[in-house]
Parts: sequence; structure tokens; C-alpha cells
Amino acid sequence: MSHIHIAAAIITNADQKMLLVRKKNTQRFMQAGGKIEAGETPLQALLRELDEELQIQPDPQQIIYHGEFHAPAANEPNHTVHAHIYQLTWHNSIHIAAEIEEARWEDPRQAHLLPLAPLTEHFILPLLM
Ligand SMILES: Nc1nc2c([nH]c(=O)n2[C@H]2C[C@H](O)[C@@H](COP(=O)(O)OP(=O)(O)OP(=O)(O)O)O2)c(=O)[nH]1
Repeated sequence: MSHIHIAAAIITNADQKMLLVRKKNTQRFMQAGGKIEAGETPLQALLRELDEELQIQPDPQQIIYHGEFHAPAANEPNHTVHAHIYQLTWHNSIHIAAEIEEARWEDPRQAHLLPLAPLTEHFILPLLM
């Protein structure tokens, strides 16, 4: 079993909805974020991914760290994600990159109705309940 190290974010808006993204050619919704590259801290990786995927540049001082969570990887069989999970609020617009097929603001109580990555289903939603 291989490990994928990622940094990902719980992003909520003024309506208490959470942002879920579905990447191109995949089925499951998950947190914005992605793989941590060599030489990057998890927070640096998060800020880079949020800029790349959503064109947002949140203030690092306003980002809360929840810790590291492990779950089966959504899109890569026989891989586990080791995810550094952060949380922030975002009240402005987002502009999704080509690698994101769909982004939606979802009520956390309704999110279980969507196909979700295991990390989101088993760790993120319980954090928000
Ligand atoms: N971003 C993100 N990835 C997740 C979550 N849950 C989960 O299993 N993953 C998995 C999906 C992928 O197998 C892996 C992230 O890889 P990715 O391909 O999206 O990352 P990346 O943007 O850095 O893209 P690349 O370098 O591979 O092109 O982690 C999640 O909530 N957010």
C-alpha cells in the first residue's frame, strides 16, 4: 500500500456551506487541495493548490490546522492518503481551473447524498457536524 501525502482544505462560506470539488475524469467529490511536492511544507502546498485550482489566495493567518488524517485514496487504487487538513472561510468568488470538473457549495448535512472521497465522508463531514 503506497501513501500519497496531500494538503487539503475545508472551505466554508457565509452560508455555512462547504466547498466540494470533483476533478476531471473522476466521480467523487472531495476537498480542494493536492499532493505535497518535494521541499514544500503542507501549508505551502495548500496555498499553491488553492491558487491553482480556485484562484484564491487566503490569508495564512486565518487558516486553522486540524491535523493529519489517513483514508483510502479516492482516485488511486491501493493507495492511502495522508492528508493535512486545514480550514478557512471564503466569502469571495472562486474561479475553477481546467483540472476541476465541478465545484459546489454544499450544506454539510446534505453532502452525504453525493459520491464522496472516503476522507471527506469519514473525517471531514464528522468534523463539521
Ligand atoms: N485534493 C484532494 N485529494 C484527495 C482527497 N481525498 C483523496 O482521496 N484524495 C486523493 C485523490 C488523489 O488520488 C490524490 C490527490 O491527487 P491529485 O492528482 O488530485 O493531486 P494534484 O492536484 O497534486 O495533481 P497531480 O500532481 O497528480 O497532477 O489524493 C481530498 O479530499 N482532496
